[in-house]
Amino acid sequence: MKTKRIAFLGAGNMAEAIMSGFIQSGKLAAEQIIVTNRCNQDRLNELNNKYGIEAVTKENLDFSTIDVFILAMKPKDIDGVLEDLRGRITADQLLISVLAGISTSYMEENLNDRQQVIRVMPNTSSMIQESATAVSPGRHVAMDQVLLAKELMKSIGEAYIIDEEKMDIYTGIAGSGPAYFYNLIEHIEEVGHQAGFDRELVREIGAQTLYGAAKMILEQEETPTELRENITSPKGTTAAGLDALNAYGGGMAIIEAVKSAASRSKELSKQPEKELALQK
Ligand SMILES: NC(=O)C1=CN([C@@H]2O[C@H](COP(=O)(O)OP(=O)(O)OC[C@H]3O[C@@H](n4cnc5c(N)ncnc54)[C@H](O)[C@@H]3O)[C@@H](O)[C@H]2O)C=CC1
Ligand SMILES: O=C(O)[C@@H]1CCC=N1
Repeated sequence: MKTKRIAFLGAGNMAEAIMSGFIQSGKLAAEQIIVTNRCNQDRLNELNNKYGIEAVTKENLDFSTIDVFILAMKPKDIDGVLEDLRGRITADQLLISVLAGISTSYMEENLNDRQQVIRVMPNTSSMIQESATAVSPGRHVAMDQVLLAKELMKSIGEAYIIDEEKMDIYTGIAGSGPAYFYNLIEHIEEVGHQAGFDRELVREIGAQTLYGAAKMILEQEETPTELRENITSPKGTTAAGLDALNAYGGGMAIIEAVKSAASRSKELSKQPEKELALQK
């Protein structure tokens, strides 16, 4: 990994989250990373100043020097990027795409024969090396490239190799997932603030509670059900809270949130051209 040269095509939030995770993990040096966008020079300067990586507009990238391209633009911009890449890269250069809803077969069909393409789904916690990232290899990827992609993704958190058919539900669970928990804390903050707490303090209390619960699940042997039951004394405060949560559809709301995000991901992958046209 220490010898690879990695180029991000796209210089937005997700590219920054991943590159900052790469660098902070110490597994990649800033000199190995180059980031491009279409034309926003201010953004490129910002990333160059912040991380010491090379940052150039896409016209100034020498494709032949790159081992791994990380596609990190919006799904609507994929066609232009595939056109840029087709004919300019070789089969031994690996493409890793973070784009929601764009399948490996869609990319393979629009690239050179037997191009090595891997689809990943990280989340924004990449920035602090706490992502839960799925990795799904396309049809033509060699095992050493799968392992490289997994290793790269492990530098920004946990990485799981999954079948691509599960990528939509995975996106609903872990790609979009942090947003559900942020939204939960927004509500906790609101109720705590209304009851007289300082906003920042109750935000921290909510986050620490969520962090502690997540850590319990990861580090203790009990299942979430057992952990929940351990806190719930008969007719106690937790039972009252959980009754209200269920009465207001808490559990169902989460199930529906995951399913809706997954179905949006599926729509994007089924009709990329129509969706792309709608978003332009
Ligand atoms: N935000 C999130 O939590 C997650 C996002 N994703 C995926 O990450 C991708 C990027 O999302 P964001 O970073 O939020 O978007 P963003 O809008 O912040 O950044 C997109 C970047 O792509 C650049 N770009 C567009 N066309 C380009 C081209 N032809 N060549 C080079 N650069 C080009 C833009 O200039 C911009 O810098 C999306 O496809 C999304 O589905 C995946 C997992 C999680
Ligand atoms: O909302 C989105 O499209 C992206 C994909 C996964 C998380 N955020």
